Amino acid sequence: MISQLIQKIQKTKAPICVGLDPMLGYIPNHIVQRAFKDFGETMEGAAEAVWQFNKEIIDNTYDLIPSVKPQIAMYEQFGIEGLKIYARTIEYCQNKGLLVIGDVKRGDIGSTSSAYAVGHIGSVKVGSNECRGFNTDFITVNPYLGTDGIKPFVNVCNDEDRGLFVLVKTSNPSSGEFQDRLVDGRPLYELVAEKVVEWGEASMDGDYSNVGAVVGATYPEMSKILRKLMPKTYFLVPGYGAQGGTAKDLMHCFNEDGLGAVVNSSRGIIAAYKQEKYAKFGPEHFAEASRQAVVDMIADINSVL
Ligand SMILES: O=c1ccn([C@@H]2O[C@H](COP(=O)(O)O)[C@@H](O)[C@H]2O)c(=O)[nH]1
Repeated sequence: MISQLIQKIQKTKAPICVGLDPMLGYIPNHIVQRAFKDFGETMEGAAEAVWQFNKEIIDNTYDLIPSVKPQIAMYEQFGIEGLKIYARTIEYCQNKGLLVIGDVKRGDIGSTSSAYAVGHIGSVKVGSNECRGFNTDFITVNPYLGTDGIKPFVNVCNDEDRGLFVLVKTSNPSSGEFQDRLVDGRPLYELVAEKVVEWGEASMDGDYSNVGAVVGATYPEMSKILRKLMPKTYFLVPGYGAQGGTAKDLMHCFNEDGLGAVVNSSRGIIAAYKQEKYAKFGPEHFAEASRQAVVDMIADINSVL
């Protein structure tokens, strides 16, 4: 699966994913009002607004990008109706030729991780049928429970040719509270990185492993160390844009071949029309503002590669 992502990155010259994190507050009023008129001020109404918003953004950006990253929390807040739109968004993106990284951050004891794995990247047996739940190409996973919590995901990846991104050094301000703690004289994120390499050894797909790592753009010095520790691990890099990460901060996430990382921006793209820089588009043309923000992001990142 990682080789497919690399091919799409090479074709588009865009090592990015668009984060589909649709909070209602980012959705222009004309879309929300139309959805409320049709479905009322209900979970269905909210979910319809999310769908219309996503669809317009995807339609206006899919030809420029290799991948998207829907954040499941933004859909879960609208209950079952939101999850239906999460599934519909995944299918729609894949039909447009995009790879989909489900940002679900799952991980539990082994038996429960197995169920999460089949639900998101595998298939579940229902009588004589093999049924797919969310059918994402990659998902994010949380390594806090250790090897038995991660192995079920790796096994499904290997069986189904899917991919993972394991949280190693996250982009948020408090990420150091646990992740930077010294264990036997070394920060915990380094030990997790070594485990990610080990977990991914039997999942090579070309030059890189299907078991990748989440490494925040907001900690460039750490990404430099992590790049060296994990030369064959693809990085999913959140934190660019709205969280303050810049192109310069991303340099160390990439290998010398210009590969090795896919950079996410969510609010910076989907809510671009709210930024002064893109205000001329206005809420009616929000998706064109997103397209311009994608063009600018690609140029910005390529300027440091
Ligand atoms: O370390 C992490 C891991 C995941 N995320 C997720 O990425 C996006 C970032 O959104 P922006 O609007 O571009 O800030 C969001 O879905 C986070 O949950 C992260 O930010 N950091």
